[in-house]
Amino acid sequence: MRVGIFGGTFDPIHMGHLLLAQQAMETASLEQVWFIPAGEPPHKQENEITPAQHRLQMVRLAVEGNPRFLVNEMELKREGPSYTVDTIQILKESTPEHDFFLLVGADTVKDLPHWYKIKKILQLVQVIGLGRPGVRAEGLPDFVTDRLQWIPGAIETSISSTAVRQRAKCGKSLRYLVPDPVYQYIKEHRLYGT
Ligand SMILES: Nc1ncnc2c1ncn2[C@@H]1O[C@H](COP(=O)(O)OP(=O)(O)OP(=O)(O)O)[C@@H](O)[C@H]1O
Ligand SMILES: O=C(O)c1ccc[n+]([C@@H]2O[C@H](COP(=O)([O-])O)[C@@H](O)[C@H]2O)c1
Repeated sequence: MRVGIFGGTFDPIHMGHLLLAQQAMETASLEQVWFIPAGEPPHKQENEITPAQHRLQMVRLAVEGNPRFLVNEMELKREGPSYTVDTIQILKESTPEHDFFLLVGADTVKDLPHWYKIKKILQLVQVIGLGRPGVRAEGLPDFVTDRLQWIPGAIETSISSTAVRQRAKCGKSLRYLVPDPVYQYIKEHRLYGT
């Protein structure tokens, strides 16, 4: 089976993430996308991140009802930084029958050359990238571009978790930025200053 693996901090998950997953699925003829919330995202400050159980629950709510979008908790159960190379190696070893594709947004594409064991990652998976307005991923080394496919004619959005958190803090609505059940969850648990 062709499977997209989509890692993120998802603090919180938003419509931009879901649009990326949907369009990547179509572009690469994926049967499923596995959303993998990061336990300790390697390039983010741990003390600024919402506890994992909330981020996980919001991802679960966001994909509910879509049988092709699944949640994988492996990085939340692992100690230490959530290095993608480890995740991919474990997935390849445990399910060798699948072909894995790594889904990322343009800001992450730009950052790929700085990832831990990136050359190993690119030996194991192809990358599907979605543009983000205002982000130009140029001057990438050949070892990245050779394994990277942008989603052609993609619908891009500048929605970010940062913008969602900022709106919440200002008392603005999150409707249409996150799925309704995620918005309800944020309000119920008073996340992000709501
Ligand atoms: N609007 C978007 N368009 C395309 N890709 C996106 C978008 N938002 C997030 N992504 C991608 O989703 C993955 C996970 O991102 P992450 O969970 O850090 O969300 P974020 O919105 O970038 O968060 P933050 O604003 O907190 O940095 C990354 O590959 C990121 O590039
Ligand atoms: O493996 C790495 O070196 C690495 C460095 C930065 C980010 N990542 C992964 O990329 C995904 C998106 O990260 P982030 O910080 O934008 O949420 C998430 O799954 C991280 O674990 C992975």
